[in-house]
Amino acid sequence: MARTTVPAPLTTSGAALHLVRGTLAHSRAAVLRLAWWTLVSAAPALVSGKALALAVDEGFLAHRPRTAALGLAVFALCTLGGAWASRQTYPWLAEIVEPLRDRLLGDVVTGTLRRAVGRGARRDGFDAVAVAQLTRQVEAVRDALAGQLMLVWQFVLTVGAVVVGTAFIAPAAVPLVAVPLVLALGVFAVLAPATVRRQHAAFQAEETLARETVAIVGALRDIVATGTHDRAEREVLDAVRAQLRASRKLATVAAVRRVIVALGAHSPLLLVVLAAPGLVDRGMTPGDVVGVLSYVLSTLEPAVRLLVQGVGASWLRLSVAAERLAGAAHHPGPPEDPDPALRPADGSVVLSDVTFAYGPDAEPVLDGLDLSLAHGDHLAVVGPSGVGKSTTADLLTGILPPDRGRVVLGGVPLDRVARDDLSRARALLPQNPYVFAGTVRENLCQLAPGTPDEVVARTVEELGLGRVVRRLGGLDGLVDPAGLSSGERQLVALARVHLSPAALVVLDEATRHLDAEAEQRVEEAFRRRPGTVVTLAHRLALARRADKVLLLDGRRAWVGTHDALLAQVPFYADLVGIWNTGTAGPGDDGPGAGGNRLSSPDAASDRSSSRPSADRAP
Ligand SMILES: Nc1ncnc2c1ncn2[C@@H]1O[C@H](COP(=O)(O)OP(=O)(O)OP(=O)(O)O)[C@@H](O)[C@H]1O
Repeated sequence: MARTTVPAPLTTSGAALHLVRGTLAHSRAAVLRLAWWTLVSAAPALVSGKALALAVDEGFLAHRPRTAALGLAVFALCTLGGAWASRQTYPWLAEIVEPLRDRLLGDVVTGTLRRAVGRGARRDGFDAVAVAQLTRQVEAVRDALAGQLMLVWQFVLTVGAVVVGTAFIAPAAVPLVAVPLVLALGVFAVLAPATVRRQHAAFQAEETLARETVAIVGALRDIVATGTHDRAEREVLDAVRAQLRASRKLATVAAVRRVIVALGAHSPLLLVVLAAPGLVDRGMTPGDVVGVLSYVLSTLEPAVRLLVQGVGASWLRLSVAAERLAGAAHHPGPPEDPDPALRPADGSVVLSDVTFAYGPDAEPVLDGLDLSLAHGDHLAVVGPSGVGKSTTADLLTGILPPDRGRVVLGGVPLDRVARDDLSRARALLPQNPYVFAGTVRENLCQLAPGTPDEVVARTVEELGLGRVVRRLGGLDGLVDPAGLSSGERQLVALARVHLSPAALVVLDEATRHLDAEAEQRVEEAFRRRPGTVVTLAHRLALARRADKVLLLDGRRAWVGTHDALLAQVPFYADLVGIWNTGTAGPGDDGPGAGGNRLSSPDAASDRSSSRPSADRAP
């Protein structure tokens, strides 16, 4: 059953700590400015309690409404001043987190590109979806980090302001505020690792459940077919129960948080109220009591609540996103390849047990094909139309990877040859080649730039292309692809491949539009050129002149010389009989029409029905 694997669990907040430390170290100046403006934003809180105390004592209780109004106005100004100073912190916060975001994005894209390259770009492309998801993680890191910085700084400074303010107006009340606060912070610190662990566990259980569900839905057909629904159901239910357990544990964390807020912020309020008569007896004014209560209510309580509830949640987001980014961004690139890419030594070819089908449920086009060609061999591939000749050409040149078996070129399996080396080592020329608008030289030397003109000229004459090149105005003449006949375009492409360094040349009916004489000239030119040539033959003459013939009938394959196949394989003899009587195959519209085409559909009726295999005729 096809199942996705569950990745390793998230275990630590190390990545987040590393990120926070690195970011602060990177932006020291901005961190100092942020600290300064946070301090300024906390300063009005320091004065606000005293202003309220004055408004009560010197204003309301002394029946002086103006003084009361003045005290209240100072209180309001303090609040406004605090808001303005808070506003000044944001640009510096951005100075810290925005460069971090840019850095992370750069790392993530580089890491993802490296991974794509590491997969050799053989089948998978650049993972754009992964980059989009990681980009969202980067945004999450930026937001969570900004939240953490603000929360922690503001907490430290506003709580500092509350303690100093209380000490300023009512020193006797300081222990009533500070002791429970310190206790609450102690409990918070002690429980923090367990809290973060439980949050991670709940998050992870949720992800596991989602992954299990997706995997089972994806494999539903398989599960029904194999009758394993009981097991699949058990797996999903286990994941549901695990998530339930994790959520319950997380709920206790939420309850503990409430207790910490009650201890750190609500108990000082209660203590001050209860101790108020005694404090007044010891010389504190009612205004001072109101001032201390205002510190606790309007400044301390929100700060403690935000710290205890906010830090936990945003630290979780930060640590999860940071861990994922650490994995993506610092991808070391392609793993050290134990068996690095190799260059084919020559044009020898070995196919071992090569099997290929166009899709998992399709009949294989080739099944267990074995073939061996020495460097310099000329092979003709023949068989009825649709039997798999072009597919063989694609497998030989590494355009298609085999489903089973392997193709070795010049001693190196094709999947071990680097893409650039492969383009140099082999050339596949199709029936309708690409000729582009450019000079004749550019067209001819496309696969071998810088080839000396005399070499080009020799090839041009050898292939019988001289007349065409002269008509176009020599090597510097311009090619208009539409102004060339199909045969002329084929000759240009054949000359291009002839000039290339490819040790293996595969011609997929690449001379179909040439007459028999021109075709023979081309063939002779390729015989003089060092290297292996595989021709998908459409004429009897091509098969007769080849060193070896690979005969495909859709079920079996035979390899041998033309004469040996003729003598020993009735199917080949039938095929040759059809050519000799001049029966033409489909698409037989070239200049050589009537020249004994090999791809006759009639021959298919003579297919052998024995098990697919590669038979060898002597
Ligand atoms: N891209 C493809 N997807 C699915 N099936 C394909 C694909 N290309 C080829 N086939 C099928 O694979 C089989 C072999 O095709 P292939 O082109 O290799 O035969 P061929 O012998 O070269 O034919 P022809 O002589 O007509 O060019 C045929 O049945 C064809 O329909």
